This record gives sequence, C-alpha cells and structure tokens, in this order.
Amino acid sequence: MTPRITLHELTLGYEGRVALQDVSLTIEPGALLAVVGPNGAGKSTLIKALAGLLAPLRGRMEGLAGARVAYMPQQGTLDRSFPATVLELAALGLWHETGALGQLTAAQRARCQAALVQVGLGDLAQRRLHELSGGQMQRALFARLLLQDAPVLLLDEPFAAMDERTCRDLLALLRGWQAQGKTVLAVLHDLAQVRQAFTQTLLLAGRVLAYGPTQSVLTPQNLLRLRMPDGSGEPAGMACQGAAP
Ligand SMILES: Nc1ncnc2c1ncn2[C@@H]1O[C@H](COP(=O)(O)OP(=O)(O)OP(=O)(O)O)[C@@H](O)[C@H]1O
Repeated sequence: MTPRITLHELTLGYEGRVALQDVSLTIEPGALLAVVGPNGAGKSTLIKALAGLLAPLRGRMEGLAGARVAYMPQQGTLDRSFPATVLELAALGLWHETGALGQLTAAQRARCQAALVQVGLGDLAQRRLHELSGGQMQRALFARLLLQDAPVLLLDEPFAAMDERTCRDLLALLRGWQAQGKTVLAVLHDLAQVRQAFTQTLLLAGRVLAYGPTQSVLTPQNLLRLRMPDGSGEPAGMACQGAAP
C-alpha cells in the first residue's frame, strides 16, 4: 500500500543550522516527482529526511511511519572498494526477506539474476563493484531497487553521468514503478529530462519555490529567479553544476 506523504512545516538542517525551511506539502500515492534546484538548495537533505536518515529540526512528516522506503544515495557517496560482486549488491535489495546476514535461497538468487538481466547486467553478476563503469554501477543500484520492491522510492541524482541509452532504460523502470502505483521522487538536474518524464516537480532553494505540475513549476520566471538554465539551449546565467551531460 503506497502512503500519502504529508510534510508539515518541516525544517531540516545539520547541527542546528537550517538547510531547508518550512516545507508544507502533500505527495499523493503514485506521484512521479522531480526534485529540482541549484546546488545547496536542500534537495538531498529532503530526500535523506524522507528516508529516515535525518531527523527534522522542526515540523513533522506524516505517512512514512512503518512504510517501506527504498533510498538510492548519490553514487559519489558510495564506497566501491567494498569487495562485493554485482549480484551481492543487488541481493541487498532482498534484505527485508533475508535479514542482515541471510543466505540466499536458490529462488532468491534466481530473482537477483532476473533483476540484473532486467537492467542489462545479466552477464556481469560476478563482477566486483570496483570493476564497473559509472553507468553499470547505476544499473546495479537499480537492480537492488527492483528487488526492494518498496512502495516509495527516493532517488538522489539517479541519472548523473549516464549515457543517453542508460538514462532511457532507467527512466522506463521509473515509469514502470509509477504504473504499479509506487511513489517515485528523484533529484534531477537535467530539466529537459524532468519536462519529458516527470509529471510533478518540486522546486527548492532553501525553501519551496514552487510545487505542482511540471509545466507550471518550470516556468521561465521561476528559473530566472534561480538563474537556472531552462533546458531550451538558451544561455544561462549559471550552469546547473552536477548536471547530467
Ligand atoms: N552532512 C552535512 N553537514 C552539514 N551541512 C550539510 C551536510 N549536508 C549538506 N549540508 C548543507 O546543507 C545545505 C543543503 O545541502 P544539500 O546536499 O541538501 O543540497 P542539494 O540541493 O542536494 O545540492 P547539490 O545539487 O549540490 O547536490 C548546503 O548548504 C550544504 O552545505
């Protein structure tokens, strides 16, 4: 069952210093929501709070208690020197079934392999993580999400450094999840991609600047206020750092 998530005057930060303030909004079940804003806007901070990794400084969140939430952090924050294989990484998605030290049954192993095939990594199941390209690693993380099968998915820059084909394949997975009634939130920098694939957008800059249907949020006026490129190829005041190429 996918929950309705409501945020009430949520203020987030670190060691008492505010990063994102007074967020009040509702995310309907089955939303496909892009979280957009310049560097330091509080996008990752919000995702971490929704994932239960950061306690609010003020305000509260409703709907997430007891809900299964899958969280994909920015790839740069992951330690790839850990001596695991691609299949072992994907299998972490079954943690809710196996427990922390659980051995995989033959059926679970087959499901992991099937998830790897689905993301195009069927031949790389025994590869070590440090041997993967950035795009292959991202696909492996998506296989883990597939196995987690959670009703709420929180993805922090899932398409950073992806080639076009990988982006397309992984976007199709996101759409499939939405079609199943899951809620998908993704931090994105590529506004053309947001316009093309995401029905709802949350625009942040230390607070909520706009929230709603993508075309009414990503207006020239809103983007100009943030000096963000508008995705039309027009010159921008400030490049959106960290953007997917
Ligand atoms: N672990 C942390 N400790 C202290 N301050 C932090 C921490 N993480 C983020 N911040 C601060 O919180 C603010 C929001 O950061 P956040 O990572 O949420 O931004 P973002 O919108 O995701 O940016 P980017 O597009 O650069 O990833 C920034 O001012 C940042 O310096």
